[in-house]
Amino acid sequence: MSDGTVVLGIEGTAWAASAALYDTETDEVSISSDAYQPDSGGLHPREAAEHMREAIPAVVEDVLDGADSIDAVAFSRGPGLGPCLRIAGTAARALALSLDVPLVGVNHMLAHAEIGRHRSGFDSPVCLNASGANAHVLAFRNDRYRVLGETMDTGIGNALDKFTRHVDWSHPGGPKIERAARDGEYAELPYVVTGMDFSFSGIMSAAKEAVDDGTRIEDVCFSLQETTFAMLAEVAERALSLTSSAELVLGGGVGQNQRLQAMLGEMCEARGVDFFAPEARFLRDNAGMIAVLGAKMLAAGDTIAVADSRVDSGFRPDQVPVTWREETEVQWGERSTEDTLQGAEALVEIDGERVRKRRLPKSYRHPTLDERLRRERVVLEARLTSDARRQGVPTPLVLDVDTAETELTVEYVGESDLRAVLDSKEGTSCVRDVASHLATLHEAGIAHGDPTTRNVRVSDSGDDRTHLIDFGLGHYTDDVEDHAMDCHVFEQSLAGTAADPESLREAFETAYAEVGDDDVQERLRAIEGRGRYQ
Ligand SMILES: C[C@@H](O)[C@H](NC(=O)OP(=O)(O)OC[C@H]1O[C@@H](n2cnc3c(N)ncnc32)[C@H](O)[C@@H]1O)C(=O)O
Ligand SMILES: Nc1ncnc2c1ncn2[C@@H]1O[C@H](COP(=O)(O)OP(=O)(O)OP(=O)(O)O)[C@@H](O)[C@H]1O
Ligand SMILES: [Fe+2]
Repeated sequence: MSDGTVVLGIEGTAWAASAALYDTETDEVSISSDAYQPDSGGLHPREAAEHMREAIPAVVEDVLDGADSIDAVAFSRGPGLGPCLRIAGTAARALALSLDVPLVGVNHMLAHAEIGRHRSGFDSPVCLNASGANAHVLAFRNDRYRVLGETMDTGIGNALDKFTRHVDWSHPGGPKIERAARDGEYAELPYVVTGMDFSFSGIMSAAKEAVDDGTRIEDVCFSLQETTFAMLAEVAERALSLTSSAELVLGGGVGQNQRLQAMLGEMCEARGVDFFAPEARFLRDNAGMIAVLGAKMLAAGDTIAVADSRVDSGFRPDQVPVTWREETEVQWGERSTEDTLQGAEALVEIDGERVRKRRLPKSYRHPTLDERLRRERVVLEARLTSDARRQGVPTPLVLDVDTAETELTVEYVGESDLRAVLDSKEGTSCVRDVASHLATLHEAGIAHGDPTTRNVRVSDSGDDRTHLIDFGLGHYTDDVEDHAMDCHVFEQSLAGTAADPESLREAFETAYAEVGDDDVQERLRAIEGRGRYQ
């Protein structure tokens, strides 16, 4: 009999009927899973639920065989397909009652994130979840996992699966795309990143059109991987830069893809960041990750009464008060005196009053895509930085642009970034400045594209104390959606970097309303409310 705690995990959010036992003493995880394979098309919720009903008892029996005692039952409360969640939830409740042990309700996406942290032993990593119905970057701050960036439409796996349905390949499509991509060459597809958010629908339409127009399917598969995974690697890199974390973990079924793992590994190596991808059995949906997080929650006393254990198909990771982790020290209070800084995109060299920003090639990206992005961005950054200044928004003076070398030289501004002063008494007034600067830009038909708390420079004194920098993801647009996305990106970065994001967010919105368009705030609410489980 184990001297530790033994937790039975149950997973049934979509396709995997899975049970697992986790023993905290040995750290061993045994998993038994039964996958639902649709006869045709994608996952049918009713059929998937039927599969849960049939398969869960057998996988539970399988892992319980030979077990001495169970201390708790942990199950996925969501997100997932409602009919599946309900059946798996009913099974978990019945087991907890019959074994007379506590029930633990686990957020499936946090389990995807935590299993990497657990297996790696990392302390406070950024987590990239690349799964079927989700794609997001998470970082822990102030008792919560904050969503620093996420898909604005479908999850990455679902996007890939929809493409393979279009070409009549059977479900799941991800592994088939990976195989076909081995014989492919690069063909251009749209690339869509705003701040740390991204979207796949435009890319998928373009990919479908490309095969319909006769582009080799291998080339489309190759380019789909190169494009969508480069986007994920880029947002992960932005999140590492924003949080100054030196650790990245990967989670989710698409995380099994070797090309994605290689790209992330290469990106991290270039930054001096440790990267960890759990074994495949912990990446795809599995009850092992539910049991492991369940054990941590149980140890923190975070159990749930059966009567309160309703499932939630739209359960977001940032809804969960995190009981099982200590708050980690944040060190970005100090002001950097270094003269070379590694941003997410560029190497920044500070030489007195001049700042030279070099967008060096990123070896993880396909060279054609890499060159296109660097060139486009240096040109846009120079133009938008100057145009914003003309509109009265404080930005650095542009001193030199070298398109061929993708280098930009600008004036040095501010004494620190906004991130470093957010929690001080100047924080609120700087956040208000950002709001009015963004509103001014929006009125002038400009979106910043990446207004995070690191892309705002703050001076100790003077009239124009708050400068916006780093316009590389910006564009000229009158679309209220783009303006609202700027606000969304800024608010997400507040959540990821401020001790009290709520009051700063209020200050931001009040100040924005004084100058900006009401439609933007309305759209901001719509963006936040978009169901991400599709
Ligand atoms: C809510 C929950 O039900 C959902 N789970 C889920 O989607 O299953 P997961 O096992 O994490 O991911 C499945 C996806 O992972 C993709 N996939 C599997 N192997 C792949 C590979 N080698 N390359 C690319 N995609 C792959 C599949 O095509 C499928 O879309 C989620 O976590 O979003
Ligand atoms: N004009 C400037 N004046 C003062 N500091 C600057 C200036 N430009 C850049 N920096 C410093 O260099 C850092 C990185 O610059 P920048 O944001 O432009 O690069 P990046 O690679 O796009 O970074 P990220 O995407 O991580 O924001 C900034 O956070 C800031 O600390
Ligand atoms: Fe999943």
